[in-house]
Amino acid sequence: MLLTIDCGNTNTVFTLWGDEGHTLCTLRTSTAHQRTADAYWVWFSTLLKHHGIEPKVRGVIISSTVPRVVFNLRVFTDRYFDLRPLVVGKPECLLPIDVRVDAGTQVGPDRLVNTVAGFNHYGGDLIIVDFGTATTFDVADADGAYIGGVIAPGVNLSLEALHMAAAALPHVDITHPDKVIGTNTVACMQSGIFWGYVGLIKEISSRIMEEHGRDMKVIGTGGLAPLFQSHAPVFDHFEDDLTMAGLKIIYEYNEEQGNV
Ligand SMILES: Nc1ncnc2c1ncn2[C@@H]1O[C@H](COP(=O)(O)OP(=O)(O)OP(=O)(O)O)[C@@H](O)[C@H]1O
Ligand SMILES: CC(C)(CO)[C@@H](O)C(=O)NCCC(=O)O
Ligand SMILES: [K+]
Repeated sequence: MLLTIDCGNTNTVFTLWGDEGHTLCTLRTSTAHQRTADAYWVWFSTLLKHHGIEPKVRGVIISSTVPRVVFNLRVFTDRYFDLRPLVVGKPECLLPIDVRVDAGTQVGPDRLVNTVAGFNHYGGDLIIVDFGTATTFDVADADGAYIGGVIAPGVNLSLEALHMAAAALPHVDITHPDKVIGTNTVACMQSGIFWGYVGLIKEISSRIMEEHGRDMKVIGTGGLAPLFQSHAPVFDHFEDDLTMAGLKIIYEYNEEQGNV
């Protein structure tokens, strides 16, 4: 079994893969750097018991956008599986793609992992849009290299910011509004966010293609991608969880290279 761990700024997701390469289960918790190795184990082992799975983990790979959580996840991996995890972004974790950005730039590991999976599934000249805490665009060149992208505020973050900054604006959830002209506060906010993001995705994607000078495929991933795709066709393809797929590909690449 392989355990792939994706720590975002909001959520931490564990996916356990069987030896035939299929997903055995996916567990989600909030990201908290205070969570100890033992607390991870209590949560993980309890839920696996619930799913009737006996964990026989032979490899662990981590992508974390929150550097502080990596320490406890390393201890968790060492203490409960007697393994050293691969951590994306660290020099000891090999990547099957080039990274061509300004010297000294720390690219978010989730963006590198998305690029690896996108290139594996669709080939080069790609734009990957991921709706997490931030809305990111990752650009893959013809050879699959990560060559940069765009970082915009996340959908839920934007809604939260409106609520926090304006006394009369309530907390609302994102949804697809039937009309653009809202006739109440909630509908006005939902319209602003939903159609605002549709515009953002279309405009940024077309400008990236213009700058890149080639036609590119646009791939959507992350929790909110289906909501957009089902009401406004902004992507060529939708991928349920590109980050997890990419972590597995990177682990297998390191195995092939004799690195684990
Ligand atoms: N219709 C919806 N309305 C509101 N939120 C939704 C909806 N569908 C999915 N989500 C949210 O999408 C999120 C899953 O997205 P994803 O895992 O890509 O990012 P995240 O966990 O929010 O961010 P990060 O990866 O940066 O921690 C969940 O938190 C879920 O609440
Ligand atoms: C942009 C986020 C927050 C998206 O999860 C993450 O990838 C990150 O912290 N990135 C670091 C900066 C960069 O990617 O250029
Ligand atoms: K994510």
